[in-house]
Amino acid sequence: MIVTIDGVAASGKSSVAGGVARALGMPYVSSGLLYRAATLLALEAGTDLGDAPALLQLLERSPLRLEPLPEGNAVFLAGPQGERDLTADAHTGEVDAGVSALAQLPELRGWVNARLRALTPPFVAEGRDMGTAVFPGASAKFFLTASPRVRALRRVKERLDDVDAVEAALIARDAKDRQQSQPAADAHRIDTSELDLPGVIAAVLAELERSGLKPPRQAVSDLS
Ligand SMILES: Nc1ncnc2c1ncn2[C@@H]1O[C@H](COP(=O)(O)OP(=O)(O)OP(=O)(O)O)[C@@H](O)[C@H]1O
Ligand SMILES: Nc1ccn([C@@H]2O[C@H](COP(=O)(O)O)[C@@H](O)[C@H]2O)c(=O)n1
Repeated sequence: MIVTIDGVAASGKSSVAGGVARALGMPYVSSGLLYRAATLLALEAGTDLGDAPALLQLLERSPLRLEPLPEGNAVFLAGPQGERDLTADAHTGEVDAGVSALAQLPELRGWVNARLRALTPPFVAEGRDMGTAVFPGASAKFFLTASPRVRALRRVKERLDDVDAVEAALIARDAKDRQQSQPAADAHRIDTSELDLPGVIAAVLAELERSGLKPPRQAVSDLS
């Protein structure tokens, strides 16, 4: 079984995917982390984020390993001294600002998608186009939104920053990612602006129960 959770930037995709994956007892897969890791390597190497052949060459000589665990995803680069964990460095403002340029390139989308499709289900996949381009036959699809202000307020709790600047950066990233961020026609849309994280996870799990993809939680009265 593959469950897809797509949505706009900082809408809660990875937090919700993690909670749903833990409840289902399966891993979740962060597609954005692969785009982020590729962008980080390019920034460090001074490779132009719009130069597809140079980026693919860089990735060919930079063996990346995505670790998709229910409690969080990590990405590692193999090297002569062992593996380097790129995960934290892939979540900086610099990577946020550059990643959409690389993600526009069809060659780079092909590189990411091949890695995702090579994974063995079951898993929850989160990103922008998991339910449309990558796993169109997924068992259930969700698309998360929230107002830019709400998303910015949530993000500044993680990374201390100016809320207006964060909001502007999120709106700019949404605009650059618009092409690959269209909800699948059969996706369940959830506006999370007024919901807390457990509330969003519960809404997804309720839909999975409703459609028979998850056994219902045992009612307290059934436990005696
Ligand atoms: N419904 C919610 N209520 C309150 N906080 C939330 C909610 N959903 C997510 N958050 C918080 O918002 C922040 C962004 O969430 P998360 O990183 O999961 O989003 P994302 O869509 O994966 O982000 P990005 O697109 O940048 O990778 C986190 O601090 C998370 O804990
Ligand atoms: N399916 C996807 C996932 C991500 N992207 C691009 O990567 C950026 C970072 O993703 P996050 O989920 O970590 O925010 C995102 O801004 C997109 O440019 C993508 O194109 N498709």
